Amino acid sequence: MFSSIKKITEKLLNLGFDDEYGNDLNQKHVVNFSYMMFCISSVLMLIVFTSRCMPSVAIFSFVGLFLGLIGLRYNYRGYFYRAQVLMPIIKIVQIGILSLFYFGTNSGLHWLFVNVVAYSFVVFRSDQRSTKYWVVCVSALLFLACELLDTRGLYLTKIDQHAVIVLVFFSVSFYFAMVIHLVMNRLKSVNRHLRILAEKDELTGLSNRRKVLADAVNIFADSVINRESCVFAIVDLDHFKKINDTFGHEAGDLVLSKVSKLMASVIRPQDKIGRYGGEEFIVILPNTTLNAAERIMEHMRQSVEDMLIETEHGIVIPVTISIGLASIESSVSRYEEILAQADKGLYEAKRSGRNRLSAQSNYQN
Ligand SMILES: Nc1nc2c(ncn2[C@@H]2O[C@H](COP(=O)(O)OP(=O)(O)OP(=O)(O)O)[C@@H](O)[C@H]2O)c(=O)[nH]1
Repeated sequence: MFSSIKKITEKLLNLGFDDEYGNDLNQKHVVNFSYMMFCISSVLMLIVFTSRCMPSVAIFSFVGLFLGLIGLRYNYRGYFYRAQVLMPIIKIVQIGILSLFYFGTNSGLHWLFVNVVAYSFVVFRSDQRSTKYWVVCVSALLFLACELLDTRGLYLTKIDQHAVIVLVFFSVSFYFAMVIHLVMNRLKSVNRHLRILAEKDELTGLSNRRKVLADAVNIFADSVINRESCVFAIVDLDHFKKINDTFGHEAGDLVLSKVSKLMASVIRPQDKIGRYGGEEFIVILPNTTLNAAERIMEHMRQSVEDMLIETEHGIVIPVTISIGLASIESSVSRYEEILAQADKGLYEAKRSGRNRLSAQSNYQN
């Protein structure tokens, strides 16, 4: 039951979203949430005042509900600006009329204008400043009018008025808490998304240089602290320039993307892989001996050699890789030293004919 309510709420909060990570950080969520609150309160008022035989307030609530649904529909149809602006207008009119004419200023209902002000600060962007200030000014003026005037309510008894004050307090608190929650959640998810973008290589989908080097630093430090063996490997595509020159840059990109996917699929879950630059990749194998790493990387080399990469014109591109490996030795104090040794191994592999791997061990001697 609760999970289905949560699902429906999430669906309503996401109403009208097409670009999940567009510029609107959290405005759309807050607009949808405000409409949800508005419609729920209108329905409750409709029920309460119908049952108390107060037709004019019931009709007023019904009109509010109708306008709230129109706003939601605007959002659903993609007219976000209309939905954005309609919300404060119907809220200002509703709170103003209820406070001044129906329930009396003693009801404290005009404190709901605080929600309208909070709404306009969160929802309107800097280029919509004039709309924001217009809404804030009207809300502030009406709030002052309600504070200064002493209108008597037509419909509420003294007890009712106390009940409304309590309801208004909870409603304002709940609205604020929810808006803060929505803003924080949205910021967190946008942050997560930006971090992924900042750490990912667009063409291959692997970690980019910055991320894989950060992984290298962390895994190196852990290995030193825990006195574990760890292997760094540098992988380079053979004669990649020739592939580009023969089949075109686009085919070169296709090769990079396919080989990357294959390489990522043959390593273990604890291993890290990233694009070091151009057609060069780094693989980090934590808590692994050089012999075990050689077996994994040999399997990778063989898999790349066996793979079939076909261009859209049906041309098969033969691809091989060369690999240099190096493991942590007791004399090594910086991760760059292992990388340099792996690079030496790569040079060896290239020099001795490519499509092979070369491991550097005991290189301190
Ligand atoms: N298509 C494509 N080519 C790239 C990309 N990044 C680098 N290259 C090309 O990769 C080629 C690398 O050439 P080289 O460094 O000479 O290496 P190689 O031809 O693979 O020769 P060996 O490494 O000695 O086997 C260059 O022509 C770069 O332009 C990329 O993102 N896409």
